[in-house]
Order: sequence, then structure tokens, then C-alpha cells
Amino acid sequence: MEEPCSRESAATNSAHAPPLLYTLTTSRRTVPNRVFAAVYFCAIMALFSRHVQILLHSKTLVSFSVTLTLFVSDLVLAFLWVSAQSFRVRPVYRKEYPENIEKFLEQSDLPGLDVFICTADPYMEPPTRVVNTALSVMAYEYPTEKLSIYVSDDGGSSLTLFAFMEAAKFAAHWLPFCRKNELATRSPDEYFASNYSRSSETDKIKVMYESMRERVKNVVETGRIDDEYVTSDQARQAFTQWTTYLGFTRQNHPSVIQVLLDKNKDRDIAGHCLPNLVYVSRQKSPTSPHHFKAGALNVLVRVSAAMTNAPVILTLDCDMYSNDPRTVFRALCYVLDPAEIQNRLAFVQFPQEFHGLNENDIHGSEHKRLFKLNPSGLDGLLGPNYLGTGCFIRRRALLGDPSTPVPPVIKEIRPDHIADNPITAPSVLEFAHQVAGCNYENQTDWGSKIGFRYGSLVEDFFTGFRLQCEGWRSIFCNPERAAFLGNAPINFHDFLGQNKRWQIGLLEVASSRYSPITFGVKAMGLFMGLSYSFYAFFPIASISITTYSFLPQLALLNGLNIFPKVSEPWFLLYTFLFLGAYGQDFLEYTVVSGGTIRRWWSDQRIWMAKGLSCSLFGLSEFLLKSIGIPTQGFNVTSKVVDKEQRKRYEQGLLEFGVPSPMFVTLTMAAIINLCSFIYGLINLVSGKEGDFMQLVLSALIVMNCLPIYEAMVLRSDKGKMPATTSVTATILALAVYSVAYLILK
Ligand SMILES: O=c1ccn([C@@H]2O[C@H](COP(=O)(O)OP(=O)(O)O[C@H]3O[C@H](CO)[C@@H](O)[C@H](O)[C@H]3O)[C@@H](O)[C@H]2O)c(=O)[nH]1
Ligand SMILES: [Mn+2]
Repeated sequence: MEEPCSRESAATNSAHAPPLLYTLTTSRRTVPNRVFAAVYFCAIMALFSRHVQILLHSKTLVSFSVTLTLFVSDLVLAFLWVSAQSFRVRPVYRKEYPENIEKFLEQSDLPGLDVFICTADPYMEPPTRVVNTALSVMAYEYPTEKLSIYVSDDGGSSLTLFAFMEAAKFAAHWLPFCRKNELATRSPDEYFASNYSRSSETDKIKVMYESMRERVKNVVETGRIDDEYVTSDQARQAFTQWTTYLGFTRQNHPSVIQVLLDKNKDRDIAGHCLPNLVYVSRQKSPTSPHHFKAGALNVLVRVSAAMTNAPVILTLDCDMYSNDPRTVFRALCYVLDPAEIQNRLAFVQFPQEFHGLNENDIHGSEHKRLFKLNPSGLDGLLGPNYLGTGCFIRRRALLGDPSTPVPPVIKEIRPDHIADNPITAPSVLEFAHQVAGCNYENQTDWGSKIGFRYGSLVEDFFTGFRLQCEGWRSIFCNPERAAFLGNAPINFHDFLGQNKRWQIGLLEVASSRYSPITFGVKAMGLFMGLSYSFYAFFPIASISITTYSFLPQLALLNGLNIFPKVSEPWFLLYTFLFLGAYGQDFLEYTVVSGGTIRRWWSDQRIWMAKGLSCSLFGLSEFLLKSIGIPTQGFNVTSKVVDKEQRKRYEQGLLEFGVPSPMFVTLTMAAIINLCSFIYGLINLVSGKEGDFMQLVLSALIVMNCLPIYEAMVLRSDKGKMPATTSVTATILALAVYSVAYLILK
């Protein structure tokens, strides 16, 4: 791991000898990164000069078209390379001293914290898991009277409400248990799955937890809440909201807001107060757009404003639990720092980290670049992008740009409004229902100028981007012990589906009138604008990846040399460009951030595979959408885990199993590359002159495709490549080859 070198600055907060809250150091990579970037840039320029020369001198239409295609592909890659330098110009590291917060602040002066947890479907997102997420933050080591948990249920499901009623009861036992035993892991599922020390007390609470989990599972499986499970009149009353409204469906229902725990009334078994716990299922109607997660979050912003209006908000996805009870104090090291507030701090982002990844992380789910390396790169500029979960946001930042003195919203929602009525007061509940209505946002700035922003399937990326354009800043906080841990899809098809949704969302941002390359660069400066452009335009990398996976191979099969020969000086340039990019990526992944070589290998494999599948299809779907052909919206990623699939995942196998067009393109590339590799090898052995680089490229892709060949011919489990996919891909590969033959020969 890299050691940071110079201590650059330390936070100080006021004249009264404040304790140190954090330190910031610039990475030692800064200078080498910049020097390398300058050299690499010259090499790219040389490459383009070669392309231009060949273009100008090409004698046939075929050679002209081939060069032009390579030229365009390289242009795309070069654009992405240039924009990615923004992550490398000034990476920084931070260290916090959360223990110092309490040295200068009385408990009573700590700010309130409103936690937002989103869920959208009781069948795709099992309520027992959502409940675990909630319990892990309810058990934060933070004054409970300052803590409120708001759950948004876009599934509009009484099953989820039932799960939370159960969680509220269990919390009365769980929170004191965590406190007393100073547990580090406070998600019950994770705790009981770990190597915990057993005693009669833990046995008792485990039985209690398991019986709760059984009840919830049972209710979800049967889809019915039996009378014996409903123990109070209040609960019975709550469920009538589903029965009294005729035709209550997920897409069409009034808002349901249920206060499950009230800090002023409810006590745990040790007599300590419990945090607020509020269930919110906003009103839905088929005729009003609901804007998916961004819409759900905006409802929570308003409902929480009416109830508690805490200055700090934590957003969490239902598949992420808190892994460190002291995380709030860590975030407060920045949020409470007057210098940072002056500096227009909007949010403190923690990395998304996952548990249960297989050893070599075959999906590259760790997303080391996206969730760790790049954010610490941006932290040295204006701050990381918002990652949607594990993020502490200052409420003020959601209510208008930093220089607008009083945000133009109604009194109850203003950040300076003191919410001191009991959260169950009729006036408060009435207001909460009103702001959770599906027409409330009509003709307002919600989603356009305030709150989470609408218009992209990656609402997190878009919102963070817009905030930073308004002049807000952010901070990346990456403690040694993961603050939050989540689940990544273990099914390859789900994984590609999730990534495809992201790609479409990113292109929506790229093509909006707030495009990072124009609007972004103007608003935030060159490097920040480029960093957002890197992501927003990332899907177009599929153009280059697809070209490089087919064109050189088809050329090889038809005896056409398209790269410089080994004996030419240009060969060195190509070698440098390839090894330079791959080598830098390798070093950053392994040496700088401690990844294993095999995980790096998976990461680069997935980069290629995505280019041939989800990026390519995301790009096509986006184009279809642009010309008015409707496509899917925010398809929630399934969090249900099939036991057999998990076993295969743990063995490091890619899960195909279902026929999918995304597998077809991938398999076609696998077939073509295998053919060209074998053909090239035969040529080489028989001493025929061939293009060495084309052969090496085929070999590399063949190595990347090994799991695909395995899934096509060697596997017999349910996750193998479906025969229809293999057959379709073979036929299409033949067709592509025939076309190439007609053109190139
Ligand atoms: O209509 C919707 C759709 C989704 N969600 C919630 O949004 C969260 C994220 O959904 P998920 O299916 O897990 O998507 P991922 O692709 O895994 O999520 C990543 O990508 C999303 C879109 O960029 C971000 O919102 C997330 O924070 C980020 O983790 C979940 O808690 C869902 O319950 C809603 O509340 N309403
Ligand atoms: Mn998720």
C-alpha cells in the first residue's frame, strides 16, 4: 500500500484551541502521474499523426474505412484517457479523529441526524434485509434522541410495514444489547453469522431475532399477515389503510405514513429512549411521474423536514448496513468543521464496499476505481461524486445553491425551521401526508433546482454533479474499517442488467443540457468537468471495445495487416500505448490500493466484457429512447440469493443460465477471437508472414473469454451458457465473418 508523504493541512475550527479533527495529505503519486500523463499524451498525438497519414495515403476504400474506424475508436479511447487524468492530477488521503468531537462538543450540542433508507419491492428486496439495514443504524453510537430513521417503501407493501413493526419491537432489545456489549457489527444478520462470543444472553437474543425473522419471512412467503401476528390495535389500524382503499396497488395508492417509534414516548428495555422510526410509502398514481428513487428521496426530505428537520441526512440503500457504530462521529469531523461549512461542504461520501464477494471478484464488483481510487482523486479537486448510498448530506445543500440566502421553499421545509412538535401530532402528520402526495411537486423546483434531481436513471450521479455545479463541494471519507457494507449481485445477468441501467442513466446526463463536457466544464472548471464527462460518456467506450474485439481479428482471418509490423518503429509506439495504459491501471489497482493480481485480472476482463454487452446495449437502448421508442425504467437489482447460484458464485463461476442478447455479443467475440487466434498461430508456426499485433490481441481476448468457452462447452450446471445463446452467437459470428470476407478479401 502506498504511504502518503507530506502532511498538507490540518483542520482547525475556532479560536478556542480546537482539537484536531482531520488531516489531509497529498499523494506521492501526484508528480509521477503528471509527468506520465504528459509523455503519454505525446504518444497519443503521434498515433493520431500516423492515422492521418495513412488516411491521406489510402488507395482503396477498404483501407480507408478500416483506418477511419480505428481512428474513431482511438479518438474515443483518447477522450476517455484525457478525461480520466482528472482523477490523477491530485489524489489526496484523509484521516479523521472522531474521538475528538466529544472533546469540544457537549452531547446536547450534537446535530440531529435523519437517516433515509429506500426500498422498492418486498420480493426483490427481502424485508428481513431492509430491517437489518435499519437496525444497524438505529444502533449507532450516537445520542438516540438525535437520531431518526425514515424508511421509504416504493413497493407500497404492507409486508414491509409489518417487517418494520417487528423491527421496532426487536429494537427495544437489540439496541441495549449492542450498547452493553459494545458490538462493532450491529446488523443482527451479520452479527449472528459472525464468530460472536456465546453466552446465555446472546443465545436469548438470537432466539428472539430468529423468531422475528421467521415471522417476517413467513408473511412475505404467504403474502398475508395473519391475525395472530397483529398484536396491537394500532397495528391493526395501520393495515386497514391497505384494505379501506379500493384497488390499492403498488402503482396506485394514497400515502401511508406510520410512526413506528417515537423518541419522546418509546423506551428500550433498559429504559433508554429509542430513535424515531417512520415508515413512509408516498402516494402513487399511474398518471403522475414518480421519478423512482430520486422522487422517493425528495418525499423523505420533506416528510423529515416536517417531523425532525435534522441538519444532516444520511442516505442508505436497503442493501447496505452500517459496519461501524461510530461512523456518524467520523462524518461530523467534516460536517461540523466551520472551515468546511465556509467552504460550501454539501456531502461527505463513504465508499461503497461489499461483503461476500468471491475471492477473485469475477464480476469486478468491488469497482475499485469507481468507489475508491477515483473519489480520492477528486477529493483533491472539488470532491467526489455522490454514490447514492453511504453519504452524509447537509440538508441545506438540497435546498438551493450556496449563495441563495433563504431557499425559496415553504416555512416547514426551510433548514432553519425548528421542528419541535411531537412527530405524531395531527398537524405534523397532516403536513407530512400533504408533502408525500404525488401532485405536491407540480410547478415547484423539486427535482430541477432543489432536492434530488430528476431526469437520469443515475440520480445519484446527476444530483451530485448538479450540486457541485452550483458551487457545493464534497469530501471523500475512506476509513480503514468499512463504514458500510453492501451486497453486490452474484448473478452475472443481474450484474450486467444493473450496469446497463447505469450506462443509460449516464448517457441521459451526457446528452442533457447540463452535459458535463459543456455546462460542467464551465461551471466547475476543466478537470472537474472532465471527471464527470469521463463517467457520463463512458458507455461510448463500447464503440472502441467492440471495434477492437472484431475488426483486427476479421482482418487477420482475411490476411489483412492493419497494425505496424514488429520491425517498424511504430510498433514501439503501439507497445508503449498499450503497456502504458495497462501497466498504470495494474499498478494503481495492486500497488496503490492493495488489490490482488487476480482481482485486477477480473477487473480488466469485466471492462472488456461490459464494452461488449451492457455498455453496447445501454448505448443502443439510449439511442432508441432518444428517438421515442420506450425502454425500461429503474429496474431494481434483485437482492434475493439463490443457494445454488451462490455456491457457483463462490466457486468463481460466471452465472449465465438465461438466454440474453447481452451474452450473444459477448459469445460472438469469444468465437471470432478463438478462430483468429488459432488461424494466426498456424500461420506463425508455418512461418507465414502475419500480423503479430493482431495475433497478440486475439490471444489476450481469448484469455479473457476462457470462462465463456467453459460455460459453452465444459459446464453442465444450471448456470452454463444456454444452448440457444451459443447457437445464435455461432450463426451470427459466421454471418459477420462472411460479410467481412466479401469486403476484405
Ligand atoms: O423506484 C425506485 C427504485 C429504486 N429504489 C431504491 O434505490 C436503491 C438502489 O436500487 P438498486 O436496485 O439497489 O440499484 P443499484 O444499481 O444497486 O444502486 C446503485 O445505483 C443507483 C442508481 O444510480 C443508486 O441510487 C444507488 O445508490 C447505487 O447503489 C434501493 O434501495 C431501491 O430500493 C427506490 O426507492 N425506488
Ligand atoms: Mn444496490
